[in-house]
Amino acid sequence: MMHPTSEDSIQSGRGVTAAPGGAAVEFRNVSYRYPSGLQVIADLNLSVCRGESVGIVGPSGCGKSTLLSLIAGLAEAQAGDVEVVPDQSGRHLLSMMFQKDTVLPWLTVEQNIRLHYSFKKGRARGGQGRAARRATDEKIRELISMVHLGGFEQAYPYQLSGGMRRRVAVLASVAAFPQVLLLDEPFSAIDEPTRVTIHQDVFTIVRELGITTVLVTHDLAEAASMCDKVYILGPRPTFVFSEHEVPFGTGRDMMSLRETPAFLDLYSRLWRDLHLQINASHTVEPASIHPEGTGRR
Ligand SMILES: Nc1ncnc2c1ncn2[C@@H]1O[C@H](COP(=O)(O)OP(=O)(O)OP(=O)(O)O)[C@@H](O)[C@H]1O
Repeated sequence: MMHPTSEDSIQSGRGVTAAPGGAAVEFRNVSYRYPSGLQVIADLNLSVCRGESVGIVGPSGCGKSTLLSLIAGLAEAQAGDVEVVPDQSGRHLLSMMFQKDTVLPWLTVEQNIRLHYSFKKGRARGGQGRAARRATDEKIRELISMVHLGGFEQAYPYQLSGGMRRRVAVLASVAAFPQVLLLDEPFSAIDEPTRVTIHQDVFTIVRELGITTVLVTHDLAEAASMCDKVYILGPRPTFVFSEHEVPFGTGRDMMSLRETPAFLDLYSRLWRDLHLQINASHTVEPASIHPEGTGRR
């Protein structure tokens, strides 16, 4: 089934409801061991519905980034299947945003976005007619205004605050209109008030563009506010310990959400499970004790 959204939704302003059906990412009984022998993932099952935003939380070193590498195809599971299921839109399949600054310092805000916009699959490159170029310019302007960077199009990254640079990095990762966006602790270096405003912008953008999102984070409030579902992982070799539905819908306001009893209740349930898994991780022997890397408990 064709996903009901596309880049055109930027112009129409049409919102998108989460999870219109079908898995976009699926882990089936996945186990992964690094070449060093360290077993990081054991028999993990996890599914991300199309259009859904899913948070992945777990003790430090349990294998969250490894899980993203498996989705991105940067690593291959020794057992089980990791599947990224393309939709029929022909859109760019995957994009990834890391904690580190990935904005190119020698390009302006507008040029950074234009560069990634040009990666869009199936688009004519170069030799655009005037009308097509105008349409591209308009799309880029719209993207920039969606993260409240209007007026900074010609600024270079060094002229922006940390929060503004993160906004440019967000745009760079969505400008190719990927079907799936992987976020690896993307906002951890940002102060909390700025972080919450960026959460709002990212949430709006991924909904508008119909992007399935997998967010790895240590910030439970971030997971609870930005996601539709949160998975708590256990210590290495990691597995899904618990799964939490996030009941806040698509019109959520990140700033006021945090004051609500429902949010505080979800936060404390997430914390309880994470706390349990952090305690469990302390009983697992550190990897360094296993130079041959069995990593088994
Ligand atoms: N290329 C590699 N070779 C061998 N071991 C690795 C490699 N990359 C990561 N590891 C180990 O695999 C384990 C999981 O790493 P990963 O980065 O996936 O965990 P994480 O949950 O994302 O950690 P954190 O929360 O601290 O960012 C860690 O013990 C790490 O040291």
